[in-house]
Amino acid sequence: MIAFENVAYSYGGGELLSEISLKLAPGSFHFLTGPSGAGKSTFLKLCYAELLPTAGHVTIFDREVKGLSRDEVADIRRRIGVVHQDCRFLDHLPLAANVTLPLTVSDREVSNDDLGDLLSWVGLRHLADALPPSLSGGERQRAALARAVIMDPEIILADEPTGNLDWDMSMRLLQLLAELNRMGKTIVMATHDLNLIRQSKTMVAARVLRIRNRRVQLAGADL
Ligand SMILES: Nc1ncnc2c1ncn2[C@@H]1O[C@H](COP(=O)(O)OP(=O)(O)OP(=O)(O)O)[C@@H](O)[C@H]1O
Repeated sequence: MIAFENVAYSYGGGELLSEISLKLAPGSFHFLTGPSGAGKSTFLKLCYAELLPTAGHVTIFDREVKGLSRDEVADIRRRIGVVHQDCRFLDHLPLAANVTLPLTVSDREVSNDDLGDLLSWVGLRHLADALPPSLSGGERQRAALARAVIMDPEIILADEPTGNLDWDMSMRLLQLLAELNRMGKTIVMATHDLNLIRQSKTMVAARVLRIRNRRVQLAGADL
């Protein structure tokens, strides 16, 4: 689904990520871990062609991202749901309208039943009319997840979705991602929380990618 071949990325100084070669198979679940500033968000941005590699090749859905037109990148992005670290919303629009925004901008619609089901799934149906500033951190993250999945993407990339959440809410969010994975979605979740990764074993058969010394590698049992 996503393949990196000898990829490097630099924001202009030295290389932040180097010599990355890996494949994310359809239906896989990967955690992405590493210290703050290691390049987790950068790696995810390479996975949805927000950034282009400064060396090497990134292939998404069998398409090499370098050289794609803007429309082709947009096509790829429609098949990938992203939960951003800071989950921004339009504060003047109710939660339901924020969640359906990706459909609205691509001129598509969702039935009230389907939207209701989606909001129930993330436990936010009762807050459909609430404005984003009144939501808690956990509610915002679940709303961001609902917004990321409303286009029925094949891949979901979540950037520290549990960053500011307490343990119970982190587990709830992880459970939602595990359910999406069981439905066949390919998931990458960035987190620095090794406890959460250890705890996930009962929910999902996940592999762990670790960023260390600019490389992204599969972690072993020493995690
Ligand atoms: N647009 C940018 N221009 C220049 N440097 C950047 C840019 N974005 C990120 N960086 C730098 O690249 C490094 C990696 O950032 P990135 O956000 O990918 O790390 P991260 O592992 O996700 O960190 P965190 O866990 O703190 O979110 C950091 O040193 C950051 O300051």
